[in-house]
Amino acid sequence: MVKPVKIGGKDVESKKGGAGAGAPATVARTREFQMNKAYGQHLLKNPLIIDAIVEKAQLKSTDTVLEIGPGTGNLTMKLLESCKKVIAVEVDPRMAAELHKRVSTTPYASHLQIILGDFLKADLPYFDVCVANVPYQISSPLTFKLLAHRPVFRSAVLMFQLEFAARLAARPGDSLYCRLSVNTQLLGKVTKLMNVGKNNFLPPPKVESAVVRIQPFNPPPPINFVEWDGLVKLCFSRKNKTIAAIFKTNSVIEMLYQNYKTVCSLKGIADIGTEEDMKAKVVAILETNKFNDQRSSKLDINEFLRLLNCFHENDLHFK
Ligand SMILES: C[S@@+](CC[C@H](N)C(=O)[O-])C[C@H]1O[C@@H](n2cnc3c(N)ncnc32)[C@H](O)[C@@H]1O
Repeated sequence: MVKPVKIGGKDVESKKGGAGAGAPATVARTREFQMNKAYGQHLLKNPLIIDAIVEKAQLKSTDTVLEIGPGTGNLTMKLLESCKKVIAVEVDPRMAAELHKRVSTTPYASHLQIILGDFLKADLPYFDVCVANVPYQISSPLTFKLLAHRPVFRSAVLMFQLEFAARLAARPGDSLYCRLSVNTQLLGKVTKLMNVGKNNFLPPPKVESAVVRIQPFNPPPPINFVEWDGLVKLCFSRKNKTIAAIFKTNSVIEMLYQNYKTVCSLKGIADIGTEEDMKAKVVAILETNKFNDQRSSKLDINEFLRLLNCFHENDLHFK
């Protein structure tokens, strides 16, 4: 549903020394604008939150910053004050036009590049740091697109829905610890920075929000992510069941057996045994390595890595 909303207004204060020549640090326009819910358009209206996000990004004057979904530019204007260049990817042409207009009369005009299009489909240029109040509906693919980006960037400071942020940062034993937590923390350090209430946005979203910092590991871990995710997906399909119970199910044994047949044919091994043999082999691996009674909800990244390694040593694969 598209809802008319006023951008900014008299209650939004312009800051002296803000975003440059006549441009306040926050939107101070009063014309009507149609917010598109499908694009998660909730503009940050509190300049204190914007300042805090930029401060947490620890930008250098030489940095190129990637912003996803700049909207009308409330965060963009502040970022431009603190770095060499901002590259902003925006899917909504009306927002991109508004941002272009806003920046064009400031000294920062030549420091901003707007890419019009869907972030998930865009070819990303080089950047040092990513800062964004993201569209919540693409939080997960957006996070993994960033983590797959090369060369590895320094850090990302991102606003997410509160529960998504909590799942990203959850540790073994936390109720929200899940596949998202381990997949993200395999690739980078996640720190929850602050909670942000609904009323800091225009229009207010239905959910609470939080800002997190993700610092990708550099170099990235030398792991086949498809294999890793295949194992982790299984482990968290029933995260409170024991590892033995999960891996002994018929569908898992069948999958491992099919993949094993492929590996054996590549290696020229003729005697591959039966599915029953496969079950016995899996049970033996888990027992020998003391995984039988463990539960995914309590395993840390190193234990998942050890589990994957145990399977690989026995030619068992997940993709
Ligand atoms: C939560 S708003 C943030 C706006 C602005 N950064 C702010 O904080 O005021 C999300 C923005 O992302 C844009 N957007 C939504 N989906 C997108 C996509 N797939 N690619 C790029 N931008 C997108 C929306 O049009 C909107 O401008």
